[in-house]
Amino acid sequence: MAGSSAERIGYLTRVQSFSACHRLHSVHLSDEENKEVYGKCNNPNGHGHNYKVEVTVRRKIDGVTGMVMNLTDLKRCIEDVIMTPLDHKNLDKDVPYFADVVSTTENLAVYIWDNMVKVMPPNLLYEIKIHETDKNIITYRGE
Ligand SMILES: Nc1nc2c(c(=O)[nH]1)N=C([C@H](O)[C@H](O)COP(=O)(O)OP(=O)(O)OP(=O)(O)O)CN2
Ligand SMILES: [Zn+2]
Repeated sequence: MAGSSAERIGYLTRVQSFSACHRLHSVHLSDEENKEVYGKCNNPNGHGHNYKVEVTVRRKIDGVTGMVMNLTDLKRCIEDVIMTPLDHKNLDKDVPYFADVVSTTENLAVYIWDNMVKVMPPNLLYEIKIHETDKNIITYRGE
């Protein structure tokens, strides 16, 4: 029936904060090139961020449960994909993925997306948005 909840698409977002440190350094660049490209963010001592991640799922609002996705399940996915591997970690040293992938916020969004789709039903994840600082925000939709 037109206008019934079965035909309505909802976007459900859960926000999660975590803290981590990193250094911007590409294995594909020389030390000089790294300094030039990444500037202060290439400092070997690294630096930290209080990241804020918005995980958005998109689906028909279920006519029976009234949900896009049960938040209990979404929270579990976020715990497994974001908090356990990333919170209070050195991204470059503690997360194997970033051993040879530079830990920009863009690549962090890709990392989260790729791992989130593994623990969610197909075609449910819509967007990963990361606030690296109040002013630096990246959005990734799996494209
Ligand atoms: N395209 C990207 N550029 C940069 C990234 C990134 O992930 N993607 N990251 C950094 C640094 O890691 C760092 O996060 C930038 O910090 P900073 O410039 O200090 O942050 P702000 O812009 O919020 O601070 P301002 O003082 O206002 O400059 C660099 N580039
Ligand atoms: Zn940084």
